[in-house]
Parts: sequence; C-alpha cells; structure tokens
Amino acid sequence: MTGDRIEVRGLTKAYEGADPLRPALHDVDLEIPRGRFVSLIGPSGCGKSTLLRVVAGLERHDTGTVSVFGSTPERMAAAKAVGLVPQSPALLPWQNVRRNVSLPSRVNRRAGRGSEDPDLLLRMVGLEDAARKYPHELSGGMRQRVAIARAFGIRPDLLLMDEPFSALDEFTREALQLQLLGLWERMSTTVLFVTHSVREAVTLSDTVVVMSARPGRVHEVLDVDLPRPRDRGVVTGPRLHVLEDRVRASLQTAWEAGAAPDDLVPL
Ligand SMILES: Nc1ncnc2c1ncn2[C@@H]1O[C@H](COP(=O)(O)OP(=O)(O)OP(=O)(O)O)[C@@H](O)[C@H]1O
Repeated sequence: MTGDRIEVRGLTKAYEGADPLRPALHDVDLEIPRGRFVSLIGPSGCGKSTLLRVVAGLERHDTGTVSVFGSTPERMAAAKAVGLVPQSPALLPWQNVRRNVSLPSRVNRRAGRGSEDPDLLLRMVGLEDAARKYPHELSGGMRQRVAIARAFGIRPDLLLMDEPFSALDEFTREALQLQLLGLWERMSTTVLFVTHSVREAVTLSDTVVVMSARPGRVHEVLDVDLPRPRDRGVVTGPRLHVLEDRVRASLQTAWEAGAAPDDLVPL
C-alpha cells in the first residue's frame, strides 16, 4: 500500500442473490498513480459502476484489497476526500447555483479540509452569469456543469465520474469535456471516469482501462500519449483517431472474451 496511488488487487465482488459463477467483478487488478485521468470503458454490465462504487467506499467487496492513496475507501469517504459525479446530478432545488457550488466548502469546514472559490469554479465552467438561477431554470448541460464545479469544490484527492455526459448532445458534451480538462489540469485531482464513448475516453485520459464482462475484469490497459493541454487541435488531430482505433479493437476482443460460453468462474 503506497500513498501515491490507488491499488486494486484481486478484487472480486458478487451482489447478493447473483449467480456465483457470474460475479460483477472477478480478480480485478488496477494501479492508478496520483494525478492521473483514467477512463473505464467496456460492455454494458462489465462492472464499471460497481468498481467505481467500491473505490468510493459505497459498496463492499468480497475478496481482494483496495487502497486509495494508502487508506481505505471508507476512510477516504469519511474524510470527504472523494468526490462523485453521477449520470444525473442531484442538485438542491431550493438553493441557487452559487449556493449549490459552495455547499462543499461549508461541509468541508466541518471536515477540516480546504475548498475552492465557488466563483472561480463557476467561471471555469462558464456559469458565472447563472450564479443566481435555480436548478429548475437550467438545461441538462448546465446542471451537469454545476455538479462538476461542486465536485471540484471540495478539492477531492479522487474524483469518480460515472457517465456524467451520457445524457447530453454531442456539442454540449465536447464543450464540457474541455471544461472538465481545464479544471482537472488546474486542480491535479486523480479522476476515474466511466464512459461508453471511445472518443471521450481517449480525449480525456492518460490511461484507458478496457474491461470485459461475464465476469467483469480488466481486459487491457492502454496509455494515451496525446500531448496536454488537450486543446481543439489535439482532440481533432490524426493521432487521436489512431488511439481510438486501438481502443475499439481492444473493446472488440473484450466483447468476444465476455461472450465465450466457457468463460465461467470456477466455484
Ligand atoms: N445493486 C445490484 N444488485 C444486484 N446486481 C447488480 C447491482 N448493481 C449491478 N448489478 C449487476 O452487476 C453487474 C455489473 O453492473 P454494473 O452496473 O457495475 O456494470 P456497468 O459496466 O457499469 O454497466 P453499464 O455500462 O450498463 O452501466 C451487472 O450484471 C449488474 O446486473
């Protein structure tokens, strides 16, 4: 266990009542050095969200070990050191945008952690003019930006994002990806990001973890050697397409591995 990385070793997790031959996660090994942007991609049901929830301390695992910067997921969560951005953000409807974004600083004061200036965060996600609006007055993309700004507000050591842009149109999604990268580059938080989009995974990440299903496990870990900062030139350049093709090929073999009829975990 070291403090400079997230270490997952031999992680297995079966939900109660599930077929024991088909655990949600089986013998997952993963190492994420501090400060990295890592995406998880893989077929539906391969355990991406489960892995995220185990690392977040929201779900117990059966066997194996999970160390988050030398601590346990539960201790990290209790110390407010982990942020989570789900697919549909849960904003407080009775508080305006600025109050929603500054909420973590109030919580953090109690947890004895520092926090980020909410006005700066709102500027970084292009919402400075919406600070006094309420959640029901916002579009889906704006709500997701509030959730992202709020998540960075606690200056988390680790930020877990579960398909945060999947409900958005392509144009909004690409704009938010660049805003997210801007925040991440400034804050140097470690990010674990679940997505179904190959382009999104390559655009954002240092590392793409391809998972296979039935049971869920790590199929391949691919490095993304695109330069940073990832401006429009980088994310529309030819190298991105080469890397996308590499991830697609890996997904194809992951899918085939998961579809094999003899791919059962022995009891
Ligand atoms: N609370 C739960 N109780 C029982 N089984 C669950 C539960 N949550 C997930 N599962 C099962 O665990 C497996 C992994 O689910 P998980 O949601 O982690 O996959 P995923 O890769 O995130 O899927 P998707 O891409 O469709 O969101 C699936 O077979 C799913 O049906």
